[in-house]
Amino acid sequence: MRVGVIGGGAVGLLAGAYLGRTHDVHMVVRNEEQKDILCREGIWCDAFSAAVFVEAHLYPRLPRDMDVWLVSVKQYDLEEVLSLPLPENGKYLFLQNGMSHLDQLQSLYLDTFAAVVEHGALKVSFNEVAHTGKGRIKAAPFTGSLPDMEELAESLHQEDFPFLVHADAVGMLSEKLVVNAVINPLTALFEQKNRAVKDNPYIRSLGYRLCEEACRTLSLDVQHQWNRVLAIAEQTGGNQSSMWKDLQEGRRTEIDAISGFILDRAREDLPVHQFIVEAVHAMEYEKGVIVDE
Ligand SMILES: NC(=O)C1=CN([C@@H]2O[C@H](COP(=O)(O)OP(=O)(O)OC[C@H]3O[C@@H](n4cnc5c(N)ncnc54)[C@H](OP(=O)(O)O)[C@@H]3O)[C@@H](O)[C@H]2O)C=CC1
Ligand SMILES: CC(C)(CO)C(=O)C(=O)O
Repeated sequence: MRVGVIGGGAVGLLAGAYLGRTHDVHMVVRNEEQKDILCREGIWCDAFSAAVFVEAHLYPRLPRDMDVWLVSVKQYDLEEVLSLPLPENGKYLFLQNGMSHLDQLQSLYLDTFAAVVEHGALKVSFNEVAHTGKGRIKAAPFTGSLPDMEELAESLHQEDFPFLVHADAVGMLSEKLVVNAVINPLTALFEQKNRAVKDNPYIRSLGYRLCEEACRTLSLDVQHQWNRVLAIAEQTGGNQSSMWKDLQEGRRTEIDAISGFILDRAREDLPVHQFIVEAVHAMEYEKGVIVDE
């Protein structure tokens, strides 16, 4: 298949490397130096002993006739990508954490699919990626159809890079949203690895309150979701969450697409979420990532 990947960050490079072994992968990046090195040297992933060769293009030049597009930019960069006249022939799989993209996808004329990435990936350089946690990509139809999703997943699935079909995009993303709304901001603010959400009694107590607020808003069972949060905090215990990593590297976080989305949907005050969103923005401000509005 011809696979387009928009965004050569951690997830884009990881997907490009795994899929590039058997598919014709085209990376779309916004930095000329990155485009050149990808074309010249391919992608180096620590899971393989050799580079995986791909083609690369400079945004906004999109290659034609892709069977599928994997969109792997951060939530806050989606609006710009979606403002392009995106080719209509092809399926679009969105790999973002958070849920604020769904409203934007609803109004598109494209066949869209949503995914939850359970892998851990770290961009090491323009063309090097570390696969820090082996997982799966769960994908569900959004404006696209379930049969198309099944066909797509079957084509993309590899034993060491599994794709799993889920029927309900909103349900699937909501459950991941709760995990990210609890683990990401707390680990970022307290500069702790994910395990702290389970092991530190004070962080755990804050985590439970975040989980409760999120579940009330999303109509999910609190105890079930809390058990999932604790299990993921344990499974990924040694990881730095993406939000902590973003702050550490002076990048903007996805707090608005995660906790901000929950606040937007809430029918009541959510004091812990309100605090947490402002606290993360305060950290972004200190890092010079956002300026006062
Ligand atoms: N990393 C992980 O382990 C996981 C990530 N996710 C989710 O996946 C999504 C992507 O995350 P991740 O890969 O880590 O993020 P990164 O910041 O590493 O990568 C995003 C990439 O998108 C690029 N980009 C932004 N705008 C454009 C554009 N207009 N054209 C081309 N490229 C563009 C950025 O370019 P530039 O480098 O020039 O800024 C950057 O390389 C996020 O929503 C994240 O929450 C989910 C689970 C795990
Ligand atoms: C599940 C978790 C918390 C793993 O680190 C994650 O998705 C993230 O860091 O963004």
